Amino acid sequence: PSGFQQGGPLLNLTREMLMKTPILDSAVEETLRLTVAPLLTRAVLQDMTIKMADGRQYFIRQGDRVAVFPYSAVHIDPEIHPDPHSFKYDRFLNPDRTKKTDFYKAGNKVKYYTMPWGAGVSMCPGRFFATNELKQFVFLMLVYFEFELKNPDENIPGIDFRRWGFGTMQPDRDVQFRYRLRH
Ligand code: HEM
Repeated sequence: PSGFQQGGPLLNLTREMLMKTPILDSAVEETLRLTVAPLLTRAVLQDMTIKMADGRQYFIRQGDRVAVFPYSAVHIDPEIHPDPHSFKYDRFLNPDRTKKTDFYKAGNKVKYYTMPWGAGVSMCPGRFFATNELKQFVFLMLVYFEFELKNPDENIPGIDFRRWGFGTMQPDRDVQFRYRLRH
């Protein structure tokens, strides 16, 4: 760490700065949309009927286990997120740079248009910490280093589907790049 500062700027990256990054926020949300695929499991505590948005109903019994997989149900639904397998850094950005929260399916506004943190009472309590860590990492890497792809025509790697259900997924191959300190 002290080596990073020799001859370079001593960065004081504050929470206030991290709160004013609408483009990076959209890029982070898009990254989570494409790479986070947890399986959310719930124990059914009493008999009940679940009503789906399309009108279907499911009777679930006490003692059943229910698992929801938002990745296929929401994240890569082409109706909610057109061209769902492309990374679009501004997918969650309005033209005026505010956060985009309007997503539709069959004409209805979708409340949970991504669910990388799960939902309900057990929604990830580490999400603010994790998001800040992600943003700090990107910010500091870009400020301190210059990057260059070894292969300029490199494509974004696919994801390793064997990790579906576990949370964040890993790329299915490495991407080689060069980097050096800017200062
Ligand atoms: C990108 C990083 C992360 C992702 C994608 C993620 C995702 C999730 C998901 C999907 C759940 C389950 C939610 C549910 O069942 O409804 C969860 C639960 C949880 N996460 Fe995270 N998480 C991340 C980072 C973290 C970090 C950094 C911490 C702690 C500092 C953390 C602590 C927890 C805890 C304690 C729970 C259990 C909550 C409960 O059952 O009440 N997570 N997380």
